Amino acid sequence: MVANKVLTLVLIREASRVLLGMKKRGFGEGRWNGFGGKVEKGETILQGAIRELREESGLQVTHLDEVGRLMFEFIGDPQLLEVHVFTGTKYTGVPTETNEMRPCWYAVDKIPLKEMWPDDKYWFPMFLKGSKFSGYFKFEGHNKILEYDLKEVEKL
Ligand SMILES: CCc1c(NC2CC2)nc(N)nc1N1CCCCC1
Repeated sequence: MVANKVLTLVLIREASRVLLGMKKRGFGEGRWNGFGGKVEKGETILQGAIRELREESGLQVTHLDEVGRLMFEFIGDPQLLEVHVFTGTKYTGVPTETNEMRPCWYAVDKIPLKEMWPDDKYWFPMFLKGSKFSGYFKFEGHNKILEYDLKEVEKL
């Protein structure tokens, strides 16, 4: 029995635009995404989210709201990925390119879904509406969704 791998994903939002980063290497390279990654020993999931945001974008936040929980299964891999999605609107700093990510603001009606992870096209609209969501995606490789279920929830 392999424990879930806990990951974070942070989407910083202003009135009509969302900050995304182009992943320059590693897992998800070549795709736009929020900022995030692994949660380290000794930190909470929220602390991990705040840390990854700072490391990958240069932005500092004191508060994030958890808005989504996504589980991912990859055929042939016993390790499930458990992604905690956060959003925030109050930050300090300016979006800065790092060796991991190239940040860019996208208008909410111009989110580059075709250049993002395939699951995003299902839950991003819920995020933009301000809903909370909970979902499960079964992938074959990194591009093919075999099954999924996704629902808006009152409480995570
Ligand atoms: C769990 C991977 C993943 C994903 N989809 C699954 C791979 C099929 N979608 C989106 N948006 N972000 C993802 N990560 C957010 C946390 C850091 C690693 C990438």
